Amino acid sequence: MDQSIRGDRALETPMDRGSPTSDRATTNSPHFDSPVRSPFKELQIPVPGLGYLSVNSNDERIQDNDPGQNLISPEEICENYTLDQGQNHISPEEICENYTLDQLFKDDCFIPSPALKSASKLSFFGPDLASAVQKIGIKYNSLLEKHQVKKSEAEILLQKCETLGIKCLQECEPKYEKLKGLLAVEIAERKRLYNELIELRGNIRVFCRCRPLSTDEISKGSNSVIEFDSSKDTELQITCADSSRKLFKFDHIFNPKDEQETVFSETSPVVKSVMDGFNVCIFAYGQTGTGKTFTMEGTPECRGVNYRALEELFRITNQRIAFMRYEFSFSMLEVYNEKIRDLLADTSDICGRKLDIKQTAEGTQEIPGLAEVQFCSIDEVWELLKSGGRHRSVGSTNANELSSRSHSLVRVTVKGENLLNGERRKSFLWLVDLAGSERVGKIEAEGERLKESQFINKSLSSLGDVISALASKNSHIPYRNSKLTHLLQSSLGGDCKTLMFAQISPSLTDLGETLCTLNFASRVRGVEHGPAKKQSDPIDSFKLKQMSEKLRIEEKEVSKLNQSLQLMHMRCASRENSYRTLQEKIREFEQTCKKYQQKVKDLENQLQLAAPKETFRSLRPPLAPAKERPPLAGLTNRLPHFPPRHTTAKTNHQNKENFSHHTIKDAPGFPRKPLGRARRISLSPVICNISQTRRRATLATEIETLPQFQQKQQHFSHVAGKLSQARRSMATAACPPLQETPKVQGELTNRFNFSSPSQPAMWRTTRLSGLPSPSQGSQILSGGRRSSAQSQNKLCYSIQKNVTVVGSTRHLETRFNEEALRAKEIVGRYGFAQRVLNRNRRKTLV
Ligand SMILES: Nc1ncnc2c1ncn2[C@@H]1O[C@H](COP(=O)(O)OP(=O)(O)OP(=O)(O)O)[C@@H](O)[C@H]1O
Repeated sequence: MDQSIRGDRALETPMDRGSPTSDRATTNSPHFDSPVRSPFKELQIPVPGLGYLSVNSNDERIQDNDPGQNLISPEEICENYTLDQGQNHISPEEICENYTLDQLFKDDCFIPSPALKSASKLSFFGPDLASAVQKIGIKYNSLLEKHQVKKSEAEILLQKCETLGIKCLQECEPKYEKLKGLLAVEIAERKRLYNELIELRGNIRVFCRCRPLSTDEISKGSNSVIEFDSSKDTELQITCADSSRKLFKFDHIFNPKDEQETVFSETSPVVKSVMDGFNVCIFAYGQTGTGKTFTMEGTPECRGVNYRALEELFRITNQRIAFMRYEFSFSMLEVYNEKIRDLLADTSDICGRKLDIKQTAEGTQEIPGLAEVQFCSIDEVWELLKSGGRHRSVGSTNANELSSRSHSLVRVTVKGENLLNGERRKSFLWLVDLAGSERVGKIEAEGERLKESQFINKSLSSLGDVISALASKNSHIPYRNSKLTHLLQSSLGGDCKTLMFAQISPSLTDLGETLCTLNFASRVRGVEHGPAKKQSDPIDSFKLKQMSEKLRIEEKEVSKLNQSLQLMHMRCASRENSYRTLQEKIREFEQTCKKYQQKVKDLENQLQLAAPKETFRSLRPPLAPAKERPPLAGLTNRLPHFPPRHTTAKTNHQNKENFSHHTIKDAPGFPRKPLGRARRISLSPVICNISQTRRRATLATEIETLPQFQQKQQHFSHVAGKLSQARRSMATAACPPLQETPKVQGELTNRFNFSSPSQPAMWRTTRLSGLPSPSQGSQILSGGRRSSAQSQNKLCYSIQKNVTVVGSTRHLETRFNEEALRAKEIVGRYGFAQRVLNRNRRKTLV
């Protein structure tokens, strides 16, 4: 569009004017102060290639200001214009609805609508278009005003936000700083604890992995000499040639079925340490063809420790992204015939360039000239691993077709920066696939292979020496005896973490090598380093010895205490058990007693009903006048007392505590006032009647005829028999045989502490001997001997006691509650003692 022919601001491009929200839009955009006149004077509608539409302010009609040039092309107006086809005029309403001024001023806004296209010969000089443009102006003005209002509102809001933001920042900054500090402390603490955990597990960990029998071995009928116990993943047994068995223990044992993933899940905690700033070395050791390369490198389908470890580094990086920044670099080298080769160098350089180990100022080992590649993703590193692996020296032996003839070492340098406190760390992760230990004779090596084997064995033997020296805490560790140990110097001692995979073959033919590997691995497992290094000072070691002695003694004590505690627990449990059983029994016993009480009552009632009242009444002597009789205060809770033979009926009644009001009210001359309920289960009427009968026996023979008497006698014998039977059952129920614990039984028996007779044995005898047999009953009725009276007395007494027993179960419960509490208290005391001992021990250790 030709800008030069635009006469005023209405014709500026949107770029010139800016968007309606910009400042320029406010100043340069046409602003219609009056929606009718002034703006339209100046308004010109650009029609590219044709000219302009201008608005005449007087007649408000759109005119062709240059009709000779055919300025107007309806196609250029707007896509949204519609035309009143009948009059060939644009409807102003349509313009207002669909057309914005913004569109109007856009260069590319005049997209011809089909309607406009078809109306190419239209005249636009009608009043409709003028009013349409006018309305657009109005709409624009209102929009502009709204925009300005909104803009000023937005500005106010922005200001508010700014002030709020500043306020927030001021308020939150100290909090943020504080939280940052706390987080840093937490991170340090986590790191310390994690390291402690690794150290507790051992800074050198040894895993053993057994490969499956190869197809070749299976076809030769070879059997596995290694036994794995699925319940114990730290032990394996080997059946030797002489059928003897050897047991080996390691930190973890992987059987042939274990997958790469399982192997790495045990390895990952050690890998994690490198992210905390510790040097880590993971190496695979073992006979040729036992799966060292398989474990470390793996295959594309079953990736090994190398790939997974690097993946883990990225995983941890993402986890700690908020407060840590990590950088990784990767180097890959091999030690071949005691020469260091850079596996990432160009093929021509690999053999030609001589690399050597230099010690840095910080005491670490460096290899000047070794390629170090930075990587940011796992894919990059996988490519590096593959390319390095391709350059590795492999050769065919009769033990392994693709035997590694060198020690391959991957070094990952981890540089970490703590974003919270700016702390920086640098640590190394070494992933080492050692060449196979082998018997030169066995693999029938010769020439180059023999030379390789000799170098391999020499460096492996140096590794063994270093480990032995570390194990025996020698002051001198022969790291420099081989390139391998020299390179790994900073990762085979100090506070670094070392993980060894002892790779073994299950085949009988490899038994000798397997035993060698396992013995070597056991030696490595015995190495203590890390915190133990500090203890090399003789004074310290003396102190340590003393402490360990103390610890040993305390441990013994603790184990003793533990034992007694366990014993106490057991006792407590058994007591609680017996207590529960006894409670059960007491409950049962209570119920049975209630039942028998009821029965006794029933029997008493029966006895009363069946008693020959008439006879008794007639035989009973008349009562003395009321004044002469003693007051009823004589009623007590005491056991019934039988008067001597010469006592009169009057005094006899006075002394009875449980006599029935039946008897009294029936007695002639006795006041007919009821005496209230007896306070114990009343057998006294029975006793009273029986004793009276006994005392009046001689009279009875005089008054009654013999057949009548015999009939009554039989009836009484029957009732007395029932009573005695009830008593016996009650006695059995009341005192069931307590066989659970003899002690408890004794205690229980002793608890039945009655006023008389005091001894349980005596009481028991009394109960048994006191049972009136039917014959005794007849004796009683026939006014027999004195012993019969005593028996009745005992009978009454015994029932009362049994009834009293029911009331005394509370004592039993309380007693057992006390016992249980006492047992618990003792257990508590032992626990406390143990805690104190443990605390003292910890203090001593500190
Ligand atoms: N756990 C395993 N599961 C399946 N196959 C295994 C396992 N371990 C080893 N193998 C197989 O055994 C063969 C020898 O393994 P590898 O080459 O890893 O042994 P190596 O110890 O590295 O031998 P060298 O010391 O000669 O390099 C390979 O074919 C490998 O796939």
